[in-house]
Amino acid sequence: METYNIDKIRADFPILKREVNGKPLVYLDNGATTQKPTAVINAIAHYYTDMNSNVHRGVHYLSQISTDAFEVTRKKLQSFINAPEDKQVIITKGTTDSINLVATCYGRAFIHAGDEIIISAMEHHSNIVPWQMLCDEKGCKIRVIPMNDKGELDMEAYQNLFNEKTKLVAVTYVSNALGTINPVKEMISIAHDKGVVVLVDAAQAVQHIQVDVQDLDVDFLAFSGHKMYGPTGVGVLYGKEELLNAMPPYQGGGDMIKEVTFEKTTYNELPFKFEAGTPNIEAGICLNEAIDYINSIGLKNIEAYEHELLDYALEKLSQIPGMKFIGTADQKCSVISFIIEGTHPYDVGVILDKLGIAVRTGHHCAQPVMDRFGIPGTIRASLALYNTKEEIDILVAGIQRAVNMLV
Ligand SMILES: Cc1ncc(COP(=O)(O)O)c(CN[C@@H](CS)C(=O)O)c1O
Repeated sequence: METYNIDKIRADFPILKREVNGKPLVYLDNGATTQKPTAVINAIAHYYTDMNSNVHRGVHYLSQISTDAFEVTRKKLQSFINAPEDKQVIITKGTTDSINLVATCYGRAFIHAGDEIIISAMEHHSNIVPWQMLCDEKGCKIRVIPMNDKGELDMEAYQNLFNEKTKLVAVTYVSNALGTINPVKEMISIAHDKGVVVLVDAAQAVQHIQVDVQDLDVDFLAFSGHKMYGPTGVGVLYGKEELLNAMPPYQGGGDMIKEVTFEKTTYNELPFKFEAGTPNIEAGICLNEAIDYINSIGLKNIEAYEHELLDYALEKLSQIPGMKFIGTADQKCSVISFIIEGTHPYDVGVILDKLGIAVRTGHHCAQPVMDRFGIPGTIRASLALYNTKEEIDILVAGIQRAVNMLV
């Protein structure tokens, strides 16, 4: 790993200087959203002070520079995930929006009564509920890939779930509740051998590991800008061109049309067919700065640094009496979920907050995961490129204080 200048990196994130409850902020809720570097913050101000205009429509200068900047992000996203063409990068509101787009547009057109959709036992609600809504509408059925006690998918069970009615697999790349990295490339290959398309939820992946959609040969891939150091309200749906072209849009309005008459409307080409109305322009433009920031450090360097930090955290946390990790997969990144015997996650989280330490407690929008492990929820610390071993030490000391107060 090239020299990882953590002090310079932390200086790039103004919020990390602040205090919470009179203590230095220790932000360990990056699975929920990441903090933003100065470059992203300044870009938002710059957009509104020097560029603001609507995109894809105006003939005037400001509209042109805003449109150009928005499309620069699309091209940057194309190379970030190694998509063949930028028209396969649909700009959405985020992962949830992207998955709902596929469930609605691909689902309505190509999944029918009696068909089956395979999802995994570790999915986020946004990769469960849209498929349930589709099945309620179309009479299709969801099959679930079980996982073992370590939080790893049962690949033999996965293979056995396929039958002639299977039409789609939807699986998370990295579990937001467990940190498990799933073997999605292998899962895609198995599905393709049976003629089944695959959507990968990459919300917890793109900021931690290199995601290459051509290497994966994935059919759809979804992620959010705010989890990769960019603004909220912007995300991506990547799709194979032939699939996106075959799917009808589900939102009608401006930009997604070629010609509108009261008799008939023809739709625009990709990507605009799926981008009705005014997008979150500033978020779309400023996501470019977030990608540049990640690339300036290098995903490989980020992956190596975060992995070293994760190993350090697991080793230190394991020394706390009563510690029980939830999610102990051999392949993990960023997320540490745990419970402490004799305490409730919420109580520990509240005490940590009083100490300036931000973690998440509860089911993390993954209630079936908690059911599978027979617990109401966990304490989740989720790491990012700016966290440090000193912060882990503060977390460990904070947990020990909480345990002394609660047990
Ligand atoms: C795996 C996974 N898939 C989809 C989503 C939804 O992302 P949106 O940007 O909200 O659309 C998330 C967001 N998980 C946050 C909020 S619940 C967490 O604290 O874990 C996710 O982790």
